[in-house]
Amino acid sequence: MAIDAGTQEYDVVVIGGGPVGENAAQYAVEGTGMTSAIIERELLGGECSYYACIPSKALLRPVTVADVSADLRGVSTARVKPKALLKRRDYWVSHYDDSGQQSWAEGAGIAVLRGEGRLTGERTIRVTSADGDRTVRARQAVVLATGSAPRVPAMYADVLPWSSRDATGVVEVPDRLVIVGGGVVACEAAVWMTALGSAVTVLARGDRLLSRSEPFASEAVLDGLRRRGVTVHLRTEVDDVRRSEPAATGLGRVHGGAVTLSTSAGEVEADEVLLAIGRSPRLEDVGLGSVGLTADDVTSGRMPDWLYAVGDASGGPPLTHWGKHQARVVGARIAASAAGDVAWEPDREAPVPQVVFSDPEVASVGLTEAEARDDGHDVVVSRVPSSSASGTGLLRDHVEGQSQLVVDARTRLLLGATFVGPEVAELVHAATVAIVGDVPVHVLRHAVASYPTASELWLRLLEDLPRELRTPPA
Ligand SMILES: Cc1cc2nc3c(=O)[nH]c(=O)nc-3n(C[C@H](O)[C@H](O)[C@H](O)COP(=O)(O)OP(=O)(O)OC[C@H]3O[C@@H](n4cnc5c(N)ncnc54)[C@H](O)[C@@H]3O)c2cc1C
Ligand SMILES: NC(=O)c1ccc[n+]([C@@H]2O[C@H](COP(=O)([O-])OP(=O)(O)OC[C@H]3O[C@@H](n4cnc5c(N)ncnc54)[C@H](O)[C@@H]3O)[C@@H](O)[C@H]2O)c1
Repeated sequence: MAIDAGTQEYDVVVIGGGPVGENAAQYAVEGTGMTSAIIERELLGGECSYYACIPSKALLRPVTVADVSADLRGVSTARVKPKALLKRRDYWVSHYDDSGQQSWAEGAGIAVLRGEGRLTGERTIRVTSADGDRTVRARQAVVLATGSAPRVPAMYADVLPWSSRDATGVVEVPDRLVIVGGGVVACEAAVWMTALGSAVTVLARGDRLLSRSEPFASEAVLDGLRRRGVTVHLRTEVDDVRRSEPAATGLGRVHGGAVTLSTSAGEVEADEVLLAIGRSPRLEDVGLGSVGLTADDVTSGRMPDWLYAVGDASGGPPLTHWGKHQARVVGARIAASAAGDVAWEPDREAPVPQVVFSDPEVASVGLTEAEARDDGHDVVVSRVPSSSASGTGLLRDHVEGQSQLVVDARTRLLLGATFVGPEVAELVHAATVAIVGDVPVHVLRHAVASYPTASELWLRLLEDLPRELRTPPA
């Protein structure tokens, strides 16, 4: 193809500068002498840094600390101060200013091209911005890292519901907030919005919250949310939604008058409705047709050798750490291929960990018990109260929740683990290491945890397994 004088060339061009695109641009060229560019149309750092992971966790941590202080003899009870909490969020999203990320990219030698990127042919991208259009060409590879967009069924479009962006960017706290959906966003947002003063109602159409988690984890979160005053309706479908005077008032502000939802559990009225019913890879407007591809081709991995998709855009688990892992793998593949080499990779994909920072926390990795049985494993399960180690028991006066290991009885390898309770987020990485490293449970018993730390819960779990699993298979 002829390159016009205005065309810029880089070895690797990444469309989308979220955490995943940033990692791909970095790992593909690091130590190689190649060049890379990121095309970003909004804020460098993406959804995660400004509208998702970071603001939600910045809002949740003080709520957790207040909860701990309310259940710990020896300290006075801390209270959440809504204004100060929102200021903390503003600090953590850098007041929606991405100059820090821009400096990081420049420091890493990555060019940042502001504008909307769209494929126009093989290895060629049109970048459109207020300053005009330009063409960028990739000598080696193009990486799609355009993230995902929240699902908004047509029925909701006219009432201008809140998306998770409004919930994490909350400025005006609605007196009554209805959350539609029973997944991760719903279970986390219900906690911080209640702490800010909203009366929260969750409408979930399934028969439990967090339907991809172990049922005992779903139960614990249902109890936890109800205990803090959240109304939860399970098995509830929304048939219709109306709003008086919808208004595009801006991020985190109430978007108009009262909202009325007709549901299978009756009419529900609120001041705002947060739609949290999942997200779809953002692949509609990236010019896939120009290279003969569809979104389905991308999410099922049917792509030419110069094109890659990572992060939420890939259709894989929509989690920052998973996307960043994909970016490291793809980055190594691109770098190796440019050198006429093949990158080393383990022979199977890593298990996906996830922490839901709700009340209580749920941290899990690998297969649930049901998934392991469906996969045909001969499954052994150990489950203990999360309070059963001194280190976990000391965390609060009342430690709720249970924790579980799912083990293959034949190989004695860990297939999955779920921890439910206070501060369990840090317990799950040991399970990830054990799965990735193929450490059988009889060996894992010899990984001694310090007394009295929360990690001793591992010993309780391993001792709860049948005694014959304490030695290698005969
Ligand atoms: C409320 C909430 C909380 C979350 N909390 C967590 C958490 O605690 N832990 C966790 O692991 N995950 C969490 N997630 C999921 C996490 O946010 C995503 O998995 C992560 O942001 C995906 O990163 P990404 O780089 O693939 O996409 P994104 O972060 O969405 O970034 C994509 C970027 O591409 C840009 N872009 C899109 N199209 C174009 C185009 N055509 N041209 C130029 N630029 C474009 C966008 O502007 C954006 O900056 C949360 C999600 C939500 C909604
Ligand atoms: N701590 C974290 O890691 C974290 C936090 C927030 C979000 N996330 C990521 O963001 C993604 C999006 O979160 P989410 O909560 O929007 O999605 P989700 O997939 O976790 O949950 C979606 C919920 O909406 C329900 N639903 C789906 N379609 C519906 C419809 N038409 N009407 C009513 N209900 C419907 C589902 O039954 C489910 O309860 C998650 O998959 C998660 O990976 C991660």
